[in-house]
Amino acid sequence: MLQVTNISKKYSEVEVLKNISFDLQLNKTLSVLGKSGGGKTTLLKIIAGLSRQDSGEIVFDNINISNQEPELRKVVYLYQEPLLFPHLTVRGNLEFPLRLNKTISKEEVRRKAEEMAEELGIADQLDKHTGQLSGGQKQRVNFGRALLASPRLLLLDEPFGNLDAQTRSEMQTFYKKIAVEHQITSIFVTHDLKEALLMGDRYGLLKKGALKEYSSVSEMQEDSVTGLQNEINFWKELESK
Ligand SMILES: Nc1ncnc2c1ncn2[C@@H]1O[C@H](COP(=O)(O)OP(=O)(O)OP(=O)(O)O)[C@@H](O)[C@H]1O
Repeated sequence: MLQVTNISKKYSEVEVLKNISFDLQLNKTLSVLGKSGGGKTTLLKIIAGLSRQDSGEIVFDNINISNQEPELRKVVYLYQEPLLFPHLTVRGNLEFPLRLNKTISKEEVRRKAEEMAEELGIADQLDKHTGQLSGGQKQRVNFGRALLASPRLLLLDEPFGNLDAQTRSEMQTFYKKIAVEHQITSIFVTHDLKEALLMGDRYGLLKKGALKEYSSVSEMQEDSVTGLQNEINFWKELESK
């Protein structure tokens, strides 16, 4: 469905991405693990069309979108800080993408937004303004609004990075559930090893601008640079203390 081939990007002579290539299949999530400053956001922005690659190609549903404007790409980019419309209620935010589609009646817009709020567990928050919500609730609205836009691809840039540990864990479980239900295809970037393992069907490590792919957790464990074996050793040692 998505083929990224030899994407490179420099910022003033510093090579942030070096010949990045990978394929992503329908209904799958690729987790990309990488340290801060490793180029994760740059990669997502290039795929979303918000930044331009120096070289390389992006093919999406057999169409070369390498130079296509972002609004034509059917891709939604979600950032860790939910960019909700502050002047609208939760209902207004959820209804927004549906209203852009003039073929959907007002009643249907309302019904779909309410169904989504129910699914997100925020049906009782519909009439609140977004400034009155907790971080986790805001991120739920953000997901709901993105899903109602029916994107072909979701790009998730540390979406739970600003949440406390417990809410983050709840959101990870919640995301796994909606990813299956809505058959989401996504790229999930994070600097958190556990989150990368939980969210992905496949895994990538972005290090010094190069992406290395792993098709299973055991492959990641075998490669010491991922840090997975170290993490496992740490917990084992703790257990035997
Ligand atoms: N517009 C820009 N102009 C110049 N340099 C940039 C620009 N955007 C990013 N960079 C640099 O490119 C490198 C990669 O940044 P990027 O935001 O992609 O990393 P990241 O892996 O997403 O980091 P983080 O996890 O901290 O968000 C960094 O060194 C950053 O300073």
